[in-house]
Amino acid sequence: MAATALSKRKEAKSQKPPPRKKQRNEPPPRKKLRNELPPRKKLRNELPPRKKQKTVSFPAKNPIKDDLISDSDDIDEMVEEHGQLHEDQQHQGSDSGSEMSSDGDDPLADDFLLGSDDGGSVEKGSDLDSDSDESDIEVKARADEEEKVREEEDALEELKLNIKEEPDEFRLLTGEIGTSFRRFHMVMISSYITKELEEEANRPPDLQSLQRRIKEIVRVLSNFKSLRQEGATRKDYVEQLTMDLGSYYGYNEFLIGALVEVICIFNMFPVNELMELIEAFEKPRPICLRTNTLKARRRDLAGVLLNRGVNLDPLSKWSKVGLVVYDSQVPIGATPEYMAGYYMLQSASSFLPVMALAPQEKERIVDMAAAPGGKTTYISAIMKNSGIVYANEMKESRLKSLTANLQRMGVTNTIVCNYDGRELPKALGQNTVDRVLLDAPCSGTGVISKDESVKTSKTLEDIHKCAHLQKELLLAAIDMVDANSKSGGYIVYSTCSIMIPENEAVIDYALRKRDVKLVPCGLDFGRPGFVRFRENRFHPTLEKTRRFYPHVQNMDGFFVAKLKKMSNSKLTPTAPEPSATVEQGSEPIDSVDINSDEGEFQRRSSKESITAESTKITITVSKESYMKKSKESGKLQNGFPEKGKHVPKFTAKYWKERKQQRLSREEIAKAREEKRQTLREDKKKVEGKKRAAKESGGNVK
Ligand SMILES: C[S@@+](CC[C@H](N)C(=O)[O-])C[C@H]1O[C@@H](n2cnc3c(N)ncnc32)[C@H](O)[C@@H]1O
Repeated sequence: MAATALSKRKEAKSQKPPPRKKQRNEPPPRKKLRNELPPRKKLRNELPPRKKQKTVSFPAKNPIKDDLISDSDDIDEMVEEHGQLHEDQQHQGSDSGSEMSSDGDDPLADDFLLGSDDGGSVEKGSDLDSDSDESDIEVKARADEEEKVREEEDALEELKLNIKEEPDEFRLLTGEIGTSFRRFHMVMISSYITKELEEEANRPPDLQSLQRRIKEIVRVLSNFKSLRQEGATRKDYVEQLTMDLGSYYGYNEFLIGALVEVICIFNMFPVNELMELIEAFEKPRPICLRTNTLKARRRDLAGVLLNRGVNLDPLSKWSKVGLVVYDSQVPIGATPEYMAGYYMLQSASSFLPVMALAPQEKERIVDMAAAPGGKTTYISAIMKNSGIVYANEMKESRLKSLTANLQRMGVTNTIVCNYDGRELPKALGQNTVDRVLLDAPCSGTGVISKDESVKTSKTLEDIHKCAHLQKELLLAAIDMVDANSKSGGYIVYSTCSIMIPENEAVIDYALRKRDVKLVPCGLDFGRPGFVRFRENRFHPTLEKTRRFYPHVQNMDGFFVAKLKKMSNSKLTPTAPEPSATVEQGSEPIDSVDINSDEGEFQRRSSKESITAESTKITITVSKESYMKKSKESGKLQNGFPEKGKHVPKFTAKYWKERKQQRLSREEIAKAREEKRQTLREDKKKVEGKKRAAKESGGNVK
């Protein structure tokens, strides 16, 4: 039946019947909406995308193997290469065989990012196709003209009819017609949304409406000045977006508010990146493994695993020990090679802190929060089991997995400790070790794809608690390091959180409490850390820290900072420090006045930093002057306000301050106008003089 209908339709098309007369109230054919998101962009992955299962014979000419061979085959070389190891077992992909696609399979998610094709586009002029014998140009031209008139007549009707289905972007016509048209459209949209919101209050949210509204709001926020609804502020849009994203993706108000705030208000990313980030959290990251160079070479390991039906590739250019697993016919966490300790399952992001730490042979190194030992075993492998690694873990229950991994991986240079990290300097001594890794306990907001419960369980209180503990742990880490170490004197701090208060704010605190400075992490990818957030101005060298994101590098959200201890003094230096020279690339735009009717970004500048997108500038700030300013302003304590203190987000005070800023803009406009007026008067005077001179036949200069 359907087939007959289809063939009839085809037949009819080939005969090109005259266009069907449009009924007065018939909805027009659906055009591709201009507010539909463009086709989903490929993630800017640093990790390779998912591949189809290869035939798993072990070919003589195996491209993977060839590739591996072209890498260093030599264990020494691999070890010299700072690589690293893993992560928490709770974070390990284990043998779950999760999908490694950067595309993911979530139909809803894909829908969201892809432009909708339903209905297809109506080809211009298709209605005018005709099989009529009348072929002369005049008839066609007349038909054309008539169609145009019909289209114009139907335009408003079309808008009215489509609006329930899909609010379109504002159609910007010019002149009076444009203004009234826009007004009409906006009223329709706002009354539609209002009605939708009223209806939503009485029933569970409709995912399709939410999705459509999110798309529309993101589109407007991306080009607020021209697309905003008259009378609506950025705040209105941002608040609605926060609520809708929370409902659609299942986040609690705090966490989605924090993400939206950072991105839409403080403009740390372009708005559509917010969607990319949230979407990336919905998909699993690739399963990775790290070759244990104490026992195996990567190419040999890859060969054996390929033979077992594991479809894999080298992880990336930046690691000579990592492999990415696309899929596997065997449980990857239970192969004989795994049992024998030839590799560790660990996320790609977990390689980074150890690479930044760059352990040297024969050093004394502390891993302050070590269980289950992913990073400890990597450190030991790089040190070729020489020197001493103190692997500390506070939770007794986690010591078992730590010791098991050390044993399985053949690590022999490690002493396992069971202290609260804050007490470690007392146990191990102050200024006694060469390097410390603090892979800090954190909120886990960078690993939402591994642990969905983070979406609903984390609160502002949790972030405060984490940040507080992290600061104390970091000071203890610094205190253990000997600034006079011949080979070291370094501290690496990392978290799997994307929250500024757990990252930049913690480092900024340490910079003010101890004689340390930030040095490059030695990772030539990742985004620079933020140098400002809300009213906070962090030390400009925070730009040397590195941030990693699922939607950018296809890794877990991660933060890495490397500090160099300058002296063993605990006091903050009183003598002027050597200037900290920072090369700044594009700095994030400061803050956005989300209450502005103009939708213009309000940029503030500080003495320490200058906003200059895509311009390389060098800024020299003495640490002393920075610290003095910090003390004076008293605003540099944290990314989030201290417990019990005012939270600026969407509060009356916050908006009042914003308004005050707007007032000062008005003052600037007034001053400009006065200047223009003076110039106009001057010009008039000159012209008057010229005229007078002309009349009198003289010349005026
Ligand atoms: C992010 S995990 C560490 C993962 C580990 N570095 C790895 O790569 O396998 C943080 C660890 O810190 C431990 N921890 C929490 N509070 C601590 C404290 N006060 N002192 C030391 N360790 C602590 C947690 O039990 C947890 O095992």
